[in-house]
Amino acid sequence: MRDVDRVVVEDVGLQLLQMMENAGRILAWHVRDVRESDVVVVAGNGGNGGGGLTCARHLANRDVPVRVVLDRPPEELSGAAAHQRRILDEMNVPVTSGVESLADADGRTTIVDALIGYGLSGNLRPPADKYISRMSDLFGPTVSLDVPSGIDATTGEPLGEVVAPDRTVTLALPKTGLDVHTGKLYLADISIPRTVYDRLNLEYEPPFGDDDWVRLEQ
Ligand SMILES: NC(=O)C1=CN([C@@H]2O[C@H](COP(=O)(O)OP(=O)(O)OC[C@H]3O[C@@H](n4cnc5c(N)ncnc54)[C@H](O)[C@@H]3O)[C@@H](O)[C@H]2O)[C@H](O)CC1
Ligand SMILES: [K+]
Repeated sequence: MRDVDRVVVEDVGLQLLQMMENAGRILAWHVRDVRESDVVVVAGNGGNGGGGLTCARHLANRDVPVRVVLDRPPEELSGAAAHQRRILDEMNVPVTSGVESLADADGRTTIVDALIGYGLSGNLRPPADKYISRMSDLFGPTVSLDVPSGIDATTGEPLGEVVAPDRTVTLALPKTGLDVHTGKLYLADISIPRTVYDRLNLEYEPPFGDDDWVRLEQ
């Protein structure tokens, strides 16, 4: 997946934000499909968090009550995540940080797990572990973006606490480490052109048909 990301951006010219927009929009559809009441997006500072923040925008655009809880102070975000957060500020979507912001999530609150995706490196460090254990304590529906936070996307190894979602929306290709508890697993089309797979000599048959995502059976 890292090679696909490199070729698509550096050689083909698709920008990260374009793929992130597709990820966030499709994730928002899945969140609307499971949600019972309010939604809290738990986001980190990488591409995974950026996808979660994009999802929050799409939910707010559909009048879904949504707020964002970051794993760090909002001013410490960088890159695409900072970009997405600035838009949410303009929209008056609440963005806070600190695990205590999750205290008032109740048994019906839907949690969007956009803390860490395939960028998890090394054993889970604080404060991510606290966010993951709080998410695990909640009884409302949980939807993970790309991989359940806390698992190594390649090996499936838990590198500390792990999120146990009801649904996982993974992007472009199923990661080998998804042979773990993911809940219902969906593969989302984030618009990676076929030439990218050809350039990497990967055998690839687009699995999406007429749809923007497909259900994967494990
Ligand atoms: N083309 C695509 O597939 C796209 C994927 N997207 C999403 O981007 C992530 C990968 O993004 P990346 O920036 O490489 O990393 P992550 O967001 O997964 O992780 C960084 C995040 O995690 C924190 N972190 C890392 N290691 C640890 C640790 N040991 N302990 C605690 N915290 C850790 C770090 O601080 C950052 O906050 C991919 O999974 C997709 O979801 C794009 O959205 C669209 C294109
Ligand atoms: K995640």
